[in-house]
Amino acid sequence: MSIPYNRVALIGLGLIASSMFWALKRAGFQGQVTGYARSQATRDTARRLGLCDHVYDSAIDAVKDADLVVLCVPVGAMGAVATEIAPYLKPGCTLSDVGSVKKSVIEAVSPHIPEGVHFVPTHPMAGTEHSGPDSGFASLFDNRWCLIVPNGADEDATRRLEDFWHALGANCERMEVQHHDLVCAVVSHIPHLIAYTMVGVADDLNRVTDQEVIKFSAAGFRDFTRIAASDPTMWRDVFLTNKEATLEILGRFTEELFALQRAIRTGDGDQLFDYFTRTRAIRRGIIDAGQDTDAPDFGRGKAAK
Ligand SMILES: NC(=O)c1ccc[n+]([C@@H]2O[C@H](COP(=O)([O-])OP(=O)(O)OC[C@H]3O[C@@H](n4cnc5c(N)ncnc54)[C@H](O)[C@@H]3O)[C@@H](O)[C@H]2O)c1
Ligand SMILES: O=C(O)C(=O)C[C@]1(C(=O)O)C=C[C@@H](O)C=C1
Repeated sequence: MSIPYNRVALIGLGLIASSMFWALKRAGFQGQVTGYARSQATRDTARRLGLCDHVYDSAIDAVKDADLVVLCVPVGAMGAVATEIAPYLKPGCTLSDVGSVKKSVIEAVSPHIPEGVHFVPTHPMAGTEHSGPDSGFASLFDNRWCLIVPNGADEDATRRLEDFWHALGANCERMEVQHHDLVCAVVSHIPHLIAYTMVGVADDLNRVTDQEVIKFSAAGFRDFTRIAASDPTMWRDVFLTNKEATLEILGRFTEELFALQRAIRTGDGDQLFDYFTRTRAIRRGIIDAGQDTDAPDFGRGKAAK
């Protein structure tokens, strides 16, 4: 699969950018990858790891002459970074982002895009609870969806970006902005909020804290703790910027929760059984579709570098 760019700039060198870099290397990318991260410590780590062909001390230097610039910073930082680099983007280049929320990123970034630069937002539906430049691995995007939200962008630029993501191992699906934010509230944002809450509740209960959480937790609670270990900055920004959709889904979630609470109180076993049967079928459907992510080294798989 050929990659339709000569020079790719990654801004924000964390899990997603470092995985993109290793996936580009694995795909045999012959062009240049430049990078920038805000903190000196991250830039030093990136250089030590050999992340990017050149790590710059300024975002402006990193994006000059790039054919594709990908913003890989927390959602709340996208607007400020776009403002800074916009005047230095090469005419005709593609600017993209990997943010977990799309409406707020588009609103924050679009006003700064110069004429002739194609802004094509994306969102790879792949990640782990780890963050930072040393957390990435080449196979992160394999067989995962990358949602493309063209929002009226140029068709050729959009197709080139889809080819790029295919080369990184992902499957692409186009989506409308509001729909994206609602779908992600359901499949990603609220599940994270529930995991954060469940771990917080366990921590509040003295009886199950400390050794007991570790000693007696089997797979179920451990899965919650894995998710609840995700980056606080990233997830704070997700909830602050996807307010409408997350509140909508949270409302529906609490309604269902109250219905189940009532079934437990009234001893309505049929309702509980039917509900759990329905949800089990959903899990089995995911596995049958080949989208189970429980690979043995998921989240730790550096071997693929
Ligand atoms: N982690 C996931 O599971 C996942 C999955 C898909 C998309 N995303 C999205 O990808 C983006 C990056 O996430 P990540 O998991 O790679 O995060 P990360 O924390 O691993 O990396 C983020 C990087 O951005 C840098 N940064 C933060 N603020 C900055 C600023 N103002 N200017 C420049 N650099 C800045 C950080 O120093 C860090 O290097 C986020 O928008 C997130 O919503 C994350
Ligand atoms: O697998 C995980 O650990 C993730 O949290 C990845 C995950 C998700 O919720 O599926 C998290 C945020 C993203 O924007 C996309 C993917």
